[in-house]
Amino acid sequence: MAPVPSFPIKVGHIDDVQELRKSKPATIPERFVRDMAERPKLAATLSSSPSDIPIVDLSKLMKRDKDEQKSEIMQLKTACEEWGFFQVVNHGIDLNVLESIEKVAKDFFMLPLEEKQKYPMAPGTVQGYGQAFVFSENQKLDWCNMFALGVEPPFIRNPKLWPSKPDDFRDTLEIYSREVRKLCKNLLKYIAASLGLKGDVFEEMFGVAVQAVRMNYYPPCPRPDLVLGLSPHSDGSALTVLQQGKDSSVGLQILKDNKWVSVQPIPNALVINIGDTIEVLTNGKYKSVEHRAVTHKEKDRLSIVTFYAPSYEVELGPIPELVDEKNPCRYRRYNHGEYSKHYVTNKLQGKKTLDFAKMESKTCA
Ligand SMILES: COC(=O)C(/C=C/C1=C(C)CCCC1(C)C)=C/O[C@H]1C=C(C)C(=O)O1
Ligand SMILES: O=C(O)CCC(=O)C(=O)O
Ligand SMILES: [Fe+2]
Repeated sequence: MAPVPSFPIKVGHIDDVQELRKSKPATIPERFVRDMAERPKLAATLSSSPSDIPIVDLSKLMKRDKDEQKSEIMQLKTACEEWGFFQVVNHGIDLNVLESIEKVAKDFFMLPLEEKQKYPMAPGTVQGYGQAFVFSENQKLDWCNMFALGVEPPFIRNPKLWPSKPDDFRDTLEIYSREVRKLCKNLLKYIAASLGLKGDVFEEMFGVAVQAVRMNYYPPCPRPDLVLGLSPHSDGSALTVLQQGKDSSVGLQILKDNKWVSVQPIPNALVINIGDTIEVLTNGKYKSVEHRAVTHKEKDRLSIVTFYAPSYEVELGPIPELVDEKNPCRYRRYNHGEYSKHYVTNKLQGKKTLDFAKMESKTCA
């Protein structure tokens, strides 16, 4: 079942933030100004310096030498248990591929508005150019332009939304997505091993995995203290792969021990995070962590994000091996298509979206 909303939506006028910046307004429009409690602390006043989220070396995970491999699997396990985020190095994706996707994404966002608007994200949907997750006129807006496309399996694609400019966009996205898909499969194998499970457990369970890409462009903002680039949320995917633009400002923040900490980009590394689906499958042993993006006064920022998730047909719930007396069942069984629909028909709301899967009684069905 494909995730589409089935209710009428009135979102009012949504300013395009790149155009807004060009017009240099004296004040930030009210719809972007966050309530006090939500406003970000600027880097200079953050209680902690940018975080050193764990680093995982894929080439070590793939080592034949079992001791070396084991120690990297332990590093992966700690990253998943304590952070829900890590940066992967030596991931095997050619630098040219990373550079090419960054170039076409940037080139796309730099096109005139009329060109980008040929691929509009209809209100309440998640594919195309615009702002996703806006469902009402009084909802606060993010200081971000998004361009999102379903990639795999082919039936989730909307070919009308694949842009003809820049002319190498489509081929570049195909190549990039193939490489990122391999990386996700590989990482899931080692994540399974880190849980003491068979390497192919996720692959077997997921069927033909759903894969989507979202490109986020955050123009500089004259008042970064008042707005958010992207509202706090956890990802609905199993795994998310995030590539940060080379000369971009630092902008990704994760909620660690109740504090927002910034993720310092490592050149050519990819940021990986655990999505809601892995939280459910591991019965909460590995949690999806809330994150957000903040903006910068002078610098822009680009991120290219891949969501990797099970097929819509898959019924899932906590893996029996991860449920016992000490770890009672925390989530019910559900259909992933239903969860996808629930996710894309609600605003980004921290971890609240995952309430969908929380158990009322204490026994797994
Ligand atoms: C703007 O889009 C998202 O943030 C998003 C949506 C992804 C999708 C598409 C762009 C096309 C159709 C499939 C899908 C819903 C995955 C986030 O994706 C998360 C949310 C869920 C659920 C998920 O699997 O990834
Ligand atoms: O731009 C970022 O760093 C965050 C992007 C993100 O969390 C998302 O697209 O889900
Ligand atoms: Fe995210």
